[in-house]
Amino acid sequence: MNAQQNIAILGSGNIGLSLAKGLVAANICKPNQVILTRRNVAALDEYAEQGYQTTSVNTKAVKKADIVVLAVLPQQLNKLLDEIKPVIKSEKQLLVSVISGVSCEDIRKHLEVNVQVIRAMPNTAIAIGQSMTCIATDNGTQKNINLVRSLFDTVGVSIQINEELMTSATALCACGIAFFLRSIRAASQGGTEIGFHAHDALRMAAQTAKGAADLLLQLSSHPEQEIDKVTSPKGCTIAGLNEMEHNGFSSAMIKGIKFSAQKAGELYPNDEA
Ligand SMILES: NC(=O)C1=CN([C@@H]2O[C@H](COP(=O)(O)OP(=O)(O)OC[C@H]3O[C@@H](n4cnc5c(N)ncnc54)[C@H](O)[C@@H]3O)[C@@H](O)[C@H]2O)C=CC1
Ligand SMILES: O=C(O)[C@@H]1CCC=N1
Repeated sequence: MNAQQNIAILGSGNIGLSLAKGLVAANICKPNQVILTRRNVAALDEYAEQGYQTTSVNTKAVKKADIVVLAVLPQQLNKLLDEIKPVIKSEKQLLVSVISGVSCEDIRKHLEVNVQVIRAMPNTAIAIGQSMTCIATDNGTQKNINLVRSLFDTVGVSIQINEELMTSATALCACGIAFFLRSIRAASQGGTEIGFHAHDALRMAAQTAKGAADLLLQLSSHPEQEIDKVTSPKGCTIAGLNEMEHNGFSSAMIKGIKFSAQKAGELYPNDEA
């Protein structure tokens, strides 16, 4: 983004604010180039104090923006699109939607404007520059895809995928943050039961999980290859691992991800009352 460009984030909740913080922390833009909207604008006061533009009027934000990020819940989207429809100009704005289960075509159909729409599925680790973000579009130009990817690459890692796979990406990567966090939490609870204070157990479990992920990412190796190095014959690792598998560890994760992906595909339309 250049210094003249503005980005509007419509719906500044968990992911919208994580994105804003990530972009500013990565020096992609200054806080005053980010226009945050929320129905209850007072909830954004601390951001206004940091120099972000804040408003509850989405049309005002859209008019000033080159990139418009849609970041409301799926059931809040139709109302938002009705509101901004009069000010969306296909030749001016690029729409970026982080909303689960809503296609680029769904958005254009509702707006009745042939605007470019690019979908991005980040996760909350975007706030610390560690997101896994999947990008897809059905009509975005390569130039704009590159632009959106360059934004998300500064706050993590991005890949471009087919739009049909976006609900799967939601489950694996966006919801995935919660799945891995719950795994770490469970490990720490086990750690407390075998003798560590809760805060130590959590830190130890989190650093161990980070090490495991980095072994795969830095060495490009397969999990089983790394697991084989830990499991001594007749040892305690294989004993623990097999006990977990007897209790459905891998199966629970696989089934959860499949269920989550199915649910992601059913989120829209389901307008808020
Ligand atoms: N939370 C996450 O980790 C991720 C969420 N997403 C998607 O991002 C979207 C937002 O999710 P969250 O941030 O978790 O929800 P959230 O509920 O925290 O944020 C939505 C925000 O939009 C505001 N809002 C609703 N209608 C509005 C309107 N008309 N004008 C302005 N603001 C409005 C709400 O007050 C709320 O602050 C969802 O569609 C979700 O599927 C995508 C990837 C990850
Ligand atoms: O739970 C949800 O529906 C959203 C989408 C991905 C992460 N959070």
